[in-house]
Amino acid sequence: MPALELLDLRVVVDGHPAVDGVDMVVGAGERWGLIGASGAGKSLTAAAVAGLLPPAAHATGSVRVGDTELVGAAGSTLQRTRGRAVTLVAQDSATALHPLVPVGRQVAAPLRHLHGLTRRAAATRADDLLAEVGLPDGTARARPAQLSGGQRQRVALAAALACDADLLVADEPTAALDPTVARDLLAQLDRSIHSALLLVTHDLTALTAVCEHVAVLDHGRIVERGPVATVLTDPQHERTRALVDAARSLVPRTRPA
Ligand SMILES: Nc1ncnc2c1ncn2[C@@H]1O[C@H](COP(=O)(O)OP(=O)(O)OP(=O)(O)O)[C@@H](O)[C@H]1O
Repeated sequence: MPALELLDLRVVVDGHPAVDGVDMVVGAGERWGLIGASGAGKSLTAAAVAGLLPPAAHATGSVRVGDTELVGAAGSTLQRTRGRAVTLVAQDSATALHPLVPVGRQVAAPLRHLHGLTRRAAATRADDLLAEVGLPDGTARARPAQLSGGQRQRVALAAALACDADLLVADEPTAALDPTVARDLLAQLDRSIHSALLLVTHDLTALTAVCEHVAVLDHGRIVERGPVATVLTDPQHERTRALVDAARSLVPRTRPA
């Protein structure tokens, strides 16, 4: 069974068709990137997959995560699916983490509530996960404000890994980080993830670091898809060419003598 199947997904926000008929299949364990210009509909697609569309958005079509249909699903179904079948790492984890709760307890929470671990077993596993994502001993006791942005994103990644869902959705997980910290976090993601992945990014370096496949979104529609190496070296659609050219143009300017 695929980890994710989108069939004619449409998302209308304030009367505007922001996602306009997306078909996509992510096989079990596959890593897909979703790229596109600002406003193309990437985040709304990711939110639909994670069962987290904003109230103003109305989705039609089909979003199947494992064997669960999310479009039109009851709140209880969405709640049961989140964490178990799909989990999200968002752009700004500071908003996802509770400011007053030590991060170890926040990583332990899904282990207790989704996987039924005892408090002690969950705390031990949370320590292991925090170490696995490269955080130093003792991080579990820290509150989010005591950590750097990069460390908080690692905590968010550890919490997502704790869910052990079949599909991880990561929406620009490195957008708020400086390039060195971002590169480390992507390397960590690459090492730690064993499930299927949908990575939303505008950063082609991030895409190539983690994903095997890519879909290009333009005005709410997928205009090109395929293996990352093929799409980036031989882009067929003008939107893909524009994204690739923009990334290539980041060459230092040399001053005329
Ligand atoms: N909560 C919302 N209310 C109203 N309009 C929204 C909302 N969320 C998104 N939109 C609109 O839907 C369109 C798609 O937005 P989306 O955030 O999915 O784009 P994106 O491709 O992720 O862009 P970016 O790369 O800039 O994050 C945009 O025109 C945006 O303004």
